[in-house]
Amino acid sequence: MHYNIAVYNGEKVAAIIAAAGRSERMQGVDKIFTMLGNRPVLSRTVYPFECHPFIDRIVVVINPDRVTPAEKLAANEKWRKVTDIIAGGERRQDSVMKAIARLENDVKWVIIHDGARPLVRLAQIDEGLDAAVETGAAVCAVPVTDTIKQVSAAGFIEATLDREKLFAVQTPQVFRYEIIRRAYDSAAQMSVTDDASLVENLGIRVKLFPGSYANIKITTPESLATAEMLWRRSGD
Ligand SMILES: Nc1ccn([C@@H]2O[C@H](COP(=O)(O)OP(=O)(O)OP(=O)(O)O)[C@@H](O)[C@H]2O)c(=O)n1
Ligand SMILES: C[C@](O)(CO)[C@H](O)COP(=O)(O)O
Repeated sequence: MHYNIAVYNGEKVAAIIAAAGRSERMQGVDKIFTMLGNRPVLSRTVYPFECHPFIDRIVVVINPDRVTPAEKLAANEKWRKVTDIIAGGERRQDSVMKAIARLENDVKWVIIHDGARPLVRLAQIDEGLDAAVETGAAVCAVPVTDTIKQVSAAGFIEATLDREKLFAVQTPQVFRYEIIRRAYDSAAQMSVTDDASLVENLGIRVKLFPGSYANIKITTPESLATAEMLWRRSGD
C-alpha cells in the first residue's frame, strides 16, 4: 500500500535509488545484496529514504538479473514507499533515466542516490532539499583531501590543480523534477558519471551542500571493509 502523505514545503518528493550496476570491481561480490551489519546493503540504503518524513515514494532501479531478489527484499522489509522496482540500463545514467520516466508531473522534487552508498544520513536529505531551493539543483560533496594532478596520456603530470576549488561529489543529488527531466531528455548522446553533469549542461547552477567522508560508495572490496568499519562505529 502506498500512503500519499509526505511533502516538502507542500511539494511531493520522490527518491530514485540507482542500484542496477554490475559490481565489476567487487571481485565477484554483488555489493547491492552483500551484508552490512546483518542487513543487505540495499536495505541500509533505502532505510533513510523510507523513514524520511518528506519522501513520498521511492523508485529502486536494479540489475535486470536481480529484480526478483529485490522484490523479495522489499516484501521482507515491508517498505511502504517503494512504489516501483524496475530493471536498470547499461550505464548508470540509463538506469536513472528509466526511473525518471516512472515519475509523474505531480512529483516536484527528485532525490537521486546510489544504491552503493548505504551510509547516507537522514540529515543529508533535508540539507539537500534546502540547498536545492535556490536554483532547483544541489549535490552533496566533500573537499578533496589528496593533491590532484592532471596527467597526460603518456603518464606525465601536466598540472597540479588548486585543491581549494576541488570537491569530490557524492549522492544524494537533488533536483526539481522539471529540471532533471529536461536534463535527461536533452542529453541522450552525452556520457556522464553523475546526474548534476546533465543539469550543468543546461546552464543551470548547481549548489553544493556538505557531504560526509563516511558517505562512501562501495566500489571495491576495500571500500566494503571501510563501510563495515564505519557502520560499526555509527553504533546502529
Ligand atoms: N547501469 C548502472 C550502473 C550503475 N548503477 C548504480 O550506480 C551506482 C554507482 O555505480 P558504481 O559504483 O560504478 O556501481 P557498479 O556499476 O555496480 O560498479 P562497477 O563499475 O564496478 O560494475 C551504484 O549504486 C550502481 O548500482 C546503476 O544503477 N545502473
Ligand atoms: C554519482 C557518483 O556516485 C558521484 O560520485 C559517481 O559519479 C558514480 O560513478 P560510477 O562510475 O558510476 O561509480
